[in-house]
Amino acid sequence: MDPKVENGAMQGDEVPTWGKSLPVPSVQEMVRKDHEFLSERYIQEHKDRAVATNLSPTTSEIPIINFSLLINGDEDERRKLDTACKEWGFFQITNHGVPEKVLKKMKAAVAAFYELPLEEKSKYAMAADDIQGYGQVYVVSEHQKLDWCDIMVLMTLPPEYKKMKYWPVAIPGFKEAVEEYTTETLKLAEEIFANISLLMGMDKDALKRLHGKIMKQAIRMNYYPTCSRPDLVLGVSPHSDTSTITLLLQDDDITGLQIRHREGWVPVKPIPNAIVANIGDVIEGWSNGVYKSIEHRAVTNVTAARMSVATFVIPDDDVELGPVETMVDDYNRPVMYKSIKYGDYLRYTFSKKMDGKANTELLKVGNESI
Ligand SMILES: O=C(O)CCC(=O)C(=O)O
Ligand SMILES: [Fe+2]
Repeated sequence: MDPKVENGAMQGDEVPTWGKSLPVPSVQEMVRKDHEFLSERYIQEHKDRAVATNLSPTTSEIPIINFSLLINGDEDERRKLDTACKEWGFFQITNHGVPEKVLKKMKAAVAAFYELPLEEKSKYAMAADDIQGYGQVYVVSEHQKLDWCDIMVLMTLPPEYKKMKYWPVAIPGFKEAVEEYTTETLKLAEEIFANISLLMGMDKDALKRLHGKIMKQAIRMNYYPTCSRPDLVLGVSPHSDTSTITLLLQDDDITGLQIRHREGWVPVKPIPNAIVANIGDVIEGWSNGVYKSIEHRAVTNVTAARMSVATFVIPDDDVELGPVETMVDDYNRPVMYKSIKYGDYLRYTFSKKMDGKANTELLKVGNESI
């Protein structure tokens, strides 16, 4: 690797930043001091609470894609992927080829970071004008409700976008674990893009090309402490991801993620060693709304803290979000999404509190603009 990059010489002005967020206290720390901790800022409005009554009445589970079939060109599996992206926007990937030891090391790196004392973690706190580092995002007002989680955000690709000042390099194996995981998830993402490109009627490299000059990745390491009243709070408020796709690594034995399906919320029960994938807002736009960037949230529980690692693949700032030609049909499916530049969209989303599908609504033709 370029030593300039390695020692962080490219940090700072050359690396764009897409937003900022107000500082918030660490939920992990408050719960560590007092297991019963709860305060008004975390208690959601009644309509937003994670009560069991709004769970999906069906016992359905999100689709499972067997990746080894997909890479061998299995047509049925590709059709399954098509249905998953249209009807669910989410799927679990098994046989994805990311070695188990890479997943384990990544999880261990996240766990090691959150085990550090607060004063150590605080060395990596987000700067006031940044959204990388340890802290929280989408906090734009002192009055808004807060999520029951702490997060750590790092740009991982391209290498020159890494801001090493946020990397807890003192944790043995942290950097190596994140880099190996990043390399593996990039391969996985590219293979998913190749399949979705074909499904969208394009050549297999089209989606990769559409990202622009550099395909970027950011990871968000989520830590959800236990909560004495999980019925009142949310780990992550409902949102859709602003990525092209997101790959999520979650604890094998704690269910926390829920996705919007039909009128209810469907819990995503972890499959050990599987990776959860979801379509982000960018592919929703490129596909003219055929593939859905589905609203999701995370809930907490009384007994066990949960960790997850979301890897967001994102395009260049000047890439436009309007539909590709193959997904437009003037009679049956006219252009439904505006050609807003990705960088403008991303910056807009970081200036707001997360609010379900509110952002993608603004991308639609006929609706007010960002
Ligand atoms: O922790 C989870 O399951 C979901 C996290 C998530 O939605 C995100 O980081 O964007
Ligand atoms: Fe998400």
